Amino acid sequence: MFMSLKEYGPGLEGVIAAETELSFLDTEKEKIVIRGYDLIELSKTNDYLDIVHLLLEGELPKEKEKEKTVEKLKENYDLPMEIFSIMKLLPKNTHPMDGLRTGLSALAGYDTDIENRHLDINKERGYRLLGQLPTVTVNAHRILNGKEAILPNPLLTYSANFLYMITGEVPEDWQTEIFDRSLLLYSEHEMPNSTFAARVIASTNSDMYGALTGAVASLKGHLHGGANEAVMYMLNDASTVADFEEQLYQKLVKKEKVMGFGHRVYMKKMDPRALIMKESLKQLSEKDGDFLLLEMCEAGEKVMREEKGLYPNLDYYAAPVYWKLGIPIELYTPIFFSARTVGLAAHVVEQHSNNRLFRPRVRYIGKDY
Ligand SMILES: CC(=O)SCCNC(=O)CCNC(=O)[C@H](O)C(C)(C)COP(=O)(O)OP(=O)(O)OC[C@H]1O[C@@H](n2cnc3c(N)ncnc32)[C@H](O)[C@@H]1OP(=O)(O)O
Ligand SMILES: O=C([O-])CC(=O)C(=O)O
Repeated sequence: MFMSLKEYGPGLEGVIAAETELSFLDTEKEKIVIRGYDLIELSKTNDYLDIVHLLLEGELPKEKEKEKTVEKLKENYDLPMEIFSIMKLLPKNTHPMDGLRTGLSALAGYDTDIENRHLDINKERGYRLLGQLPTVTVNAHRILNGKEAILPNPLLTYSANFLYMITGEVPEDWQTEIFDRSLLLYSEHEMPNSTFAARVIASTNSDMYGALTGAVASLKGHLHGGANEAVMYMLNDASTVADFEEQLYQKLVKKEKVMGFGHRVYMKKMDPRALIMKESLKQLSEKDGDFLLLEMCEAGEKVMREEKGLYPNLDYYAAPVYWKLGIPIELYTPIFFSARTVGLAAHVVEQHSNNRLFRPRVRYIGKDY
């Protein structure tokens, strides 16, 4: 079937770019569908590693399968030490997201079977990257800040270890639970720009490392994953609720985009993931007795709803949650990427399993010829 070359919407809005069994944003039923399950419901009963299994294997894990997933990820924690040496060569003003991009890209050279696109090999590659990515992510930040690399602690759960490497302290169970839920919410989201980028790259039969490296670059942008860091800088620029409201009004007067609001798919409703993350912020505020960030965020929601009819996306509430967990701001987007690695790997596996090269056309608006 061939579409008319005249049909064009800037930003490919509404265009169906791929068929997938992985996920779908059903805006009518208000569900984020992940292989037939509702992600929001899963966030109440399941953890990140369940979603990892669901995405890569097609179903939720039984107890024994879960144990196997846990072990498989731990077996893959080891990282070639040269990755740290490469990071040490980067200029110190490199953003950790670029450090992560470089580290991930360098891992390609250590894959001795890199040209093999067989389904099982590709899935194993996905698990290996999931095992390695938290260490790459955290150390990109540590090394660029002149600190020694930190190694994973295999005695901890996947998410507890990730948080331990970030803060240097073994987290309490409730902290791990909140962090794990954030990873789950970030795990997969249909066809955002980064997933599209990964699938476009994979469609040339290029490898998973290249596809994911391209996705890091995409996710870094403020219109996408980079928004979570931008939200926290914005919140930190205000010291009272009134300050924050004023900041937002000023941005709107100047016709600036307010980070953490709006979404191509949920333009007229709140991102359902943001609601869950807001609950985590409430939980954290009750724990430390400090409600200022929550009050600022709620006031911001009201301003944006009344002035622009816009609602928060996941990044708006992820930012203050990560702040209260003691996570450095420059790690917010790299953590988003690390969590999304499973979704991206599953998309690359799917693309390689049933591939056709992406090669769209343009509407020519140049000089006459
Ligand atoms: C997890 C994620 O990656 S979620 C996305 C994270 N990104 C952000 O939070 C960045 C801020 N948000 C935005 O820039 C946008 O809402 C996007 C990029 C997410 C979606 O963009 P699009 O679907 O292309 O919408 P577009 O940018 O065309 O906006 C439509 C209208 O809403 C306005 N608008 C959209 N988002 C915002 C915003 N955050 N602040 C102010 N105005 C906005 C636009 O100015 C535009 O208004 P106009 O028609 O008067 O010019
Ligand atoms: O779906 C999108 O366009 C962006 C997003 O929310 C995500 O990647 O989680």
